[in-house]
Order: sequence, then C-alpha cells, then structure tokens
Amino acid sequence: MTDEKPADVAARAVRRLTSAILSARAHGAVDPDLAAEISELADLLDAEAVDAVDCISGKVGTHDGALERSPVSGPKNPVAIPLRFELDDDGNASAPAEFPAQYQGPAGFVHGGVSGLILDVAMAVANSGSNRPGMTAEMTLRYLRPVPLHREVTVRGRHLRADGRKMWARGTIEVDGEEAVVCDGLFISKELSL
Ligand SMILES: CCCCCCCCCC(=O)SCCNC(=O)CCNC(=O)[C@H](O)C(C)(C)COP(=O)(O)OP(=O)(O)OC[C@H]1O[C@@H](n2cnc3c(N)ncnc32)[C@H](O)[C@@H]1OP(=O)(O)O
Repeated sequence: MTDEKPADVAARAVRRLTSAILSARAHGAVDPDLAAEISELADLLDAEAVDAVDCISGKVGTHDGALERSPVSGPKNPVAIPLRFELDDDGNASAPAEFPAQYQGPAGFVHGGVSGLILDVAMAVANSGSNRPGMTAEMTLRYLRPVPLHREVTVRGRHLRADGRKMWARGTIEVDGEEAVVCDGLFISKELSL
C-alpha cells in the first residue's frame, strides 16, 4: 500500500507513456487503437479540469506550492523528471537525475535548453535554501561536454552571494564527477502576488 497521491501516480504513468511513445517500434509508430484509447483518457481528465488560473491562485483549493507543480521537480507534473533536491547544511542543492528520451537534443544527449531549465531551478532552490529567493534575471550557460540520456548524472545549485536585491548563484550538471554544464545566474528579489 503506497501513500503516493493519485495525481503523482498519474503523472508518473504519463511520463512512462511519453517515453514509450518515443521509443515505440517503427520510428515512433503507435497502434491507432491504442492512440485512440490514450486520447479518450485525456478527454476524460480534461472534462474534469478546473480553470488553470484558479488552480494556480488556489481559488479551488488545489494550491500546493511551486515545487509540487514545477516542470523540473513537481511529482504531479508529467513534464518533470522529477528531480528531488536535497539541501546540505550550507544551503547547497543537489539531486541525482536520469534523463529519458523526451529530453533529447542531439541524438543520445540532453537538449541544452533542458539543461538550462534544470539549472535555473537548481539555483533557485539553493537561493531559497539560503533564504534569498528571487526571480531569474540573467543566466550564462557554458556547455563543456554533452550530458547523456539514460545515465545518472548530478545536478547542483549553489548560492554564491547577495548584494541588496541581487543574488548570484551557480548551477552545474556533472557527468562522472566532471562538470558538463555550468550556469551562472543573477537573481533579483521581488514580492510576488498571484
Ligand atoms: C523553492 C524554490 C522554488 C523554485 C521555483 C522555480 C523558480 C525558477 C526561476 C524562474 O523561472 S523565475 C522566471 C523567469 N524570470 C522572470 O520572469 C523575470 C522577469 N523579469 C522581472 O520580473 C524583472 O525584470 C526583475 C524582477 C528581474 C527585475 O525587475 P525590477 O523592476 O524588480 O528591478 P529593477 O529594474 O528595479 O532593478 C533592480 C536591480 O537589478 C538590476 N537588474 C534587473 N534586471 C537585470 C538584468 N536582467 N540583468 C542585470 N541586472 C538587472 C537593475 O539594474 C537594478 O540594479 P541596481 O539596483 O544596481 O540599479
């Protein structure tokens, strides 16, 4: 018996479905009956969906935090891997990650934009872990070596320093202990209201 929420279970199934569609035989061909069945399931869920803005603002009682719905770490977001960040005593964030087929850029490797997305959140988590949350203002990415799909890599975020409303952070993706992608980010603190 698992205490996993139904939405998390559904999101995990959709992730597997996405990978399976991309990995289907005959270059992504999916059986037409199966495709229709998947579409019917989507129709069923869609019919029960609440207004997206009400959902984000919590008006319908579904607000459960940015991390729950994040495209990087959200267990109920099928787009997310999802990454589970841990914070050390200094507020540094780290998470193991294994990227499936839907994140592919060059054949066999992770898309560079996906690496940027992941590192943005890794830095944001580290800033928050240092009690300095903020909005991303600038990111500079250096791609040193390709990040392989289907292999465990390590994602890290580190809050570097703050000056007034500005925060600087660094994010890295490491493959076999070596830096493959390095991102320097500037964040600006800002009051947010939904
Ligand atoms: C628990 C963790 C949860 C994680 C959640 C995931 C979060 C992931 C992070 C994101 O995805 S954030 C979304 C992407 N980013 C945005 O949408 C930001 C859009 N931009 C803005 O909202 C504003 O431009 C911004 C808040 C960044 C700054 O606008 P403000 O009007 O508040 O700032 P202002 O113009 O007063 O500038 C304040 C200082 O920052 C500086 N600054 C602002 N933008 C800059 C920039 N882009 N580059 C360099 N410096 C910048 C500006 O020069 C100034 O410096 P000084 O104080 O020294 O004069």
